[in-house]
Amino acid sequence: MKTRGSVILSAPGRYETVDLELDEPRQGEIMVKMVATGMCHSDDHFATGDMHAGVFPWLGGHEGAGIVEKVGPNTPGWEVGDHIITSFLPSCGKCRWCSAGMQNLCDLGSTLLQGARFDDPTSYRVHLAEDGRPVGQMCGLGTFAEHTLISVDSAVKVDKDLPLETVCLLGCAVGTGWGSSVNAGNVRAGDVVVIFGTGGVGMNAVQGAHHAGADHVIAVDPVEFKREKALELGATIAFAEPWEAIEYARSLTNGQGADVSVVTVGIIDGEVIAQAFAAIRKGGTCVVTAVGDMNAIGAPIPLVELVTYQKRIQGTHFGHCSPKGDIPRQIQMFRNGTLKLEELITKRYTLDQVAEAYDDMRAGKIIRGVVMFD
Ligand SMILES: NC(=O)C1=CN([C@@H]2O[C@H](COP(=O)(O)OP(=O)(O)OC[C@H]3O[C@@H](n4cnc5c(N)ncnc54)[C@H](O)[C@@H]3O)[C@@H](O)[C@H]2O)C=CC1
Ligand SMILES: N[C@@H](CCC(=O)N[C@@H](CSC=O)C(=O)NCC(=O)O)C(=O)O
Repeated sequence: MKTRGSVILSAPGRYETVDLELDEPRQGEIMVKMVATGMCHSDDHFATGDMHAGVFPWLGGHEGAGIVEKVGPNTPGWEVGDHIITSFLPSCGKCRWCSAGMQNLCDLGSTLLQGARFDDPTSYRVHLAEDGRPVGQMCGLGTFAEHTLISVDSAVKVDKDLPLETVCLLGCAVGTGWGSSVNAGNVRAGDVVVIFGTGGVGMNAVQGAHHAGADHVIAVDPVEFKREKALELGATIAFAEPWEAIEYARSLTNGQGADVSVVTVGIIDGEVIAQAFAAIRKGGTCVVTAVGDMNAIGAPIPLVELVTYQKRIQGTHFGHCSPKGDIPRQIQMFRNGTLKLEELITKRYTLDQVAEAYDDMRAGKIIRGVVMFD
């Protein structure tokens, strides 16, 4: 079927709306009419070229919510009309990692940057209407489109009364940030925590640290309105400069440093990781969530602190969350009013405004932007 989506044709490049042709769903696939999709910095990394798409054109977007319009043959458990949230990491439910409760490490997630089917890296389900060229789908999803074709392993079914234009954020930003504090950082009651970067992901790291009972949640972001929002969502103090946060954490801990630091800045470099590592005490944990050019970033870490101080660096994908278990849990927290979602959305956009929305993100004007479909 024909649809429209926002793609990058080469990198560095800008998102633009084009006409697309979607295959019919096969076994284990659903066609989804998108209702809304959040705009994550990761999709911008593909446009700037920091992260490398396996194929161009590249259909962006992975933090979506929508309604199932078609179900592939022999695909039990799925019906037309089901409401879903897309998960940027699939979970097959069968591999070693899924079986051990670590769905974020599911083996299907190892080929997502190809933009093809998980089971066949040469098979594409989306094509350019103009000339039939294969189009890569970000994380096997491509939610910057009016319709997209995805695996059921990348979808989480949700209740029909939920506002899809808000809960779409559960597809990435929320679990990634919240889980960075709660799961990867193992924040505990009474802790001192420093969050570097309070954008869409970092704001959820603030919420997570607050929910876990940290006494001090120290937010760092150069943008003033984001610091103010962080204070509303659980931060106890906010600074523009990393060194101010580091000094403050030490002042609270007899010179030792924070228990946990979390790095969620949008444009990552080794210096930020080194600052976050310097911020923690002996035996503390520095969680690195931000991504970028994974081959280019090296962090100057003093070996003595790593070894003799037993300080840890912990990377995390989706905040160590298991999509099919943690998204329903986070929905419950949203319903209870514990987890704030609408408060994270600064502005809503149309499909044709994706590039403009990323200009706004880079200019520091938005915490999360959401694209709305008709
Ligand atoms: N590991 C994972 O599973 C995932 C990683 N990511 C990555 O996480 C990062 C953050 O994503 P978003 O929140 O969507 O981006 P964002 O652009 O909304 O937020 C980044 C924030 O960092 C702030 N910032 C920039 N430089 C800073 C500095 N030196 N110190 C403190 N703050 C600084 C910005 O003002 C902004 O508020 C991106 O690199 C993204 O690709 C996103 C989702 C999943
Ligand atoms: N590791 C997978 C790709 C999964 C992926 O695309 N993860 C992104 C963030 S997507 C959501 O924000 C990421 O961490 N990319 C860095 C990377 O180099 O993987 C794969 O290899 O296909």
